[in-house]
Amino acid sequence: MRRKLAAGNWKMNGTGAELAELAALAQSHPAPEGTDILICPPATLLSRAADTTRGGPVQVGGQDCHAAASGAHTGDLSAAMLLDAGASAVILGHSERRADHGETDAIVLAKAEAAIAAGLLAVVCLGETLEEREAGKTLSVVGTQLAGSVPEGASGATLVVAYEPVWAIGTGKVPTLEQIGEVHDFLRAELTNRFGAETAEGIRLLYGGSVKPGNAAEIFAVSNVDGALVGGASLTAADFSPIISALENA
Ligand SMILES: O=C[C@H](O)COP(=O)(O)O
Repeated sequence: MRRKLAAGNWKMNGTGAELAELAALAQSHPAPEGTDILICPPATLLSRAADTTRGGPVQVGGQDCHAAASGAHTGDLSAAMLLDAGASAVILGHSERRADHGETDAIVLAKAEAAIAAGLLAVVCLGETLEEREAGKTLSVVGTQLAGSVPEGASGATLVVAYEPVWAIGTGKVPTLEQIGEVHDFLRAELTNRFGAETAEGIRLLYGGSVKPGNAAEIFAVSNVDGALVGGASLTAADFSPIISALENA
């Protein structure tokens, strides 16, 4: 049985004052049932966030890492550095990284390999644009991204896949439950083809894109949805806590 995962991506939001939200989350969910909680704050807060949450139910993670272990890469962070700062996971290949920093599947793959080798859980993101959906290419796009971004030898202990339709991120637009289910079922089948049923069954599939307290429960009831990667609604405990509760009750 897969553990569920409520993951929050703070993106480029948050300063020290917002660490109080982590403490509030931990207090509201001291022992989340069958559910892991992960918050990925900006790198500037990672170490303090880890201190704030240490020993409690909230794990912290990074939002990106470099594929190299160290070296002349100004502004970048290695997977080992994230681990050292207290991270247990890292988001990779988010569509904002793919768009803003030209990250290809090959780059995401190299980062995922580095993250897993360092001992981090790799949360690999993929998803289609509106144009691709309207052209009927959703499954081929996400299938290509999955094949190109997910390392050989991945398993549920090292990999989470997040399906985030680009057009649903931060827009308030959400795919229909049928559309979410179609993609998640497809991703599970693709993982099964590649890794075999036993391994594929252990890999968690998250949905991301305008998940809010008001729509979380219905999304979590969709087949093969094991949790969510939440942006805006993960910034405050008041918004994220009901999403975690909906997942616990799913
Ligand atoms: O990583 C999170 C996603 O991009 C979703 O963001 P959102 O919940 O603000 O739409």
